[in-house]
Amino acid sequence: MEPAVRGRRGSTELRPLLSGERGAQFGASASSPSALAVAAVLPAGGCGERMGVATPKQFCRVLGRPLISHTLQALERVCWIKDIVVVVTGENMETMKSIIQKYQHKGISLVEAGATRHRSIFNGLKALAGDQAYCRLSRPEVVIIHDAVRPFFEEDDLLKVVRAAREHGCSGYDLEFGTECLQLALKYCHANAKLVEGSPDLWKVTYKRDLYAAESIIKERISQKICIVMDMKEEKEHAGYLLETVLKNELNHVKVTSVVPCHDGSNIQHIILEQCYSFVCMNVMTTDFQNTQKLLGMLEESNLSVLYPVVVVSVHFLDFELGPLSQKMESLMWIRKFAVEVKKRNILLCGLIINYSQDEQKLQESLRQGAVIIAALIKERNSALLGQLLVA
Ligand SMILES: Nc1ccn([C@@H]2O[C@H](COP(=O)(O)OP(=O)(O)OP(=O)(O)O)[C@@H](O)[C@H]2O)c(=O)n1
Ligand SMILES: O=C(CO)[C@H](O)[C@H](O)COP(=O)(O)O
Repeated sequence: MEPAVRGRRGSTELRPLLSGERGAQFGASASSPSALAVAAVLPAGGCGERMGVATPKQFCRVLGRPLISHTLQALERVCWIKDIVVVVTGENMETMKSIIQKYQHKGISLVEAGATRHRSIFNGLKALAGDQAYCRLSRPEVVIIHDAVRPFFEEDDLLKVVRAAREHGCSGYDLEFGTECLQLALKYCHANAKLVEGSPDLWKVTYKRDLYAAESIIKERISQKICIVMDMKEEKEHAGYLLETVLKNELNHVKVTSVVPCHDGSNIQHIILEQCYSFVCMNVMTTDFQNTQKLLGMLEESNLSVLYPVVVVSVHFLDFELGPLSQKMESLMWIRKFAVEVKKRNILLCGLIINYSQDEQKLQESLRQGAVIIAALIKERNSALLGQLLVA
C-alpha cells in the first residue's frame, strides 16, 4: 500500500497523509450519529470490465464530470463523516489527485487498490487502522464501505447503516441473505452484523446504459429550479412576468422564481449560492446583451459551474412587425462569441427570440413556444446548442 494523500478541508492542496481534518466534531447536527467517529472507504480500484470501455467506469464522465466526483460530492455533504479514503490503482493515482483538485474535494485520502474488491477495501481499512507509521488518520469506530460507482444515496441511508453497526447483533436472516463483505466480516472479524434495507437509489453503475441513466437522473435533479432575471425596466403586466406565468404552467413541478437584480447584484448571488443551475435572462425590445453579460459575469465569478453545467437563456422580446428581424440579427449574433467564451467555464449560453406582438393571440403562442424551448434547453443541457439563436 502506498502512503496516502489527503486534501485538507478548506483547501484544494494535496499533501502527504496527515491527521484527519474532515468534520472532526460529531453530534453537532440532530441527525448525526452522536459521539461516534465515522469514516468511509470508497473502493475505486476496479477496471470496469462489464462497462466495456477503456476508461474504468469510476472515471467515466457523467454530465462532463468523472462519476467518482459525483459520489464524493454526495459523501461530502455528510458532515459527520470524519475521513474519506478512496482506493485506486497506482496507475490511476495521478488521475484521482487531479479530480480531487479540479472539483475541489476536501478531506480525501488516497490508498492503493488491491487485485480484488475485498483487497482494495482491506487496504482502505488498514489506512484507517491507526497503526501505520506514515499514516496519521485517526482510528474510527465505524467505517462505511461505499462503492465509488454508486453516486445516489441520501444521508439517511448512511445513518441507518451507522446506527445498525452500533446497535444490532447478527441474525440468522443476515447470514442467509448477507452480502459478500458481510460474510467475510462474520467469518473473520468476530464482529456483530446487521443487514439494513437500502433505498432503490443505491444502485451501482455497472454497464454503459447505467451511465446514461445516471446522467438523466442528475440532469433532472439540477433542473428543478429556474431563475428568471428580469429586465429592470419591467412592470407587472410585461413580458418577463408573462413568460414566468407560462413557464410555471409548462413546468409545473419546477420552482420558477423571478428576480430584478439589485444595484450590487447580491440578490442574484444569493440565488447562485442556493445552487440554481438554470437562468433565463430577460431583454425586452433590445438586441444588446447588457443584462445577460452582467449575469454571466456573476456566474463566472462564482464557483457554481465547477460541478454542473449552468444553462443561461438570453431571451429577447422583439416585435416582428416593427421592421424585419434580419436587421436585428447582426447584433444578436454576438451571442456566438459570448457563448464560446463562457463555455470555457462550463456555462451553456443560448439565445431565444420571442415575438412581442401587439396581437394577444400571437404573443401567447410565442410565449408558449418560448417556454417549451426553454424547458428543453434546461432539461437537456446540450452543449451542441450553445450560441444558437432560437425563434419562438
Ligand atoms: N480490485 C478492485 C475491484 C473493484 N473495486 C471497486 O469496487 C466497486 C464495485 O465493484 P464492481 O462494480 O465489480 O467494479 P469493477 O470491478 O470495476 O467492474 P467489473 O466487475 O465490471 O470489472 C467499484 O467501485 C470498483 O472500482 C476495487 O476497488 N478494487
Ligand atoms: O456490487 C458489488 C461488486 O460488484 C458488491 O459485491 C456489492 O456492493 C456487495 O457489497 P459487499 O461486498 O459490501 O457486501
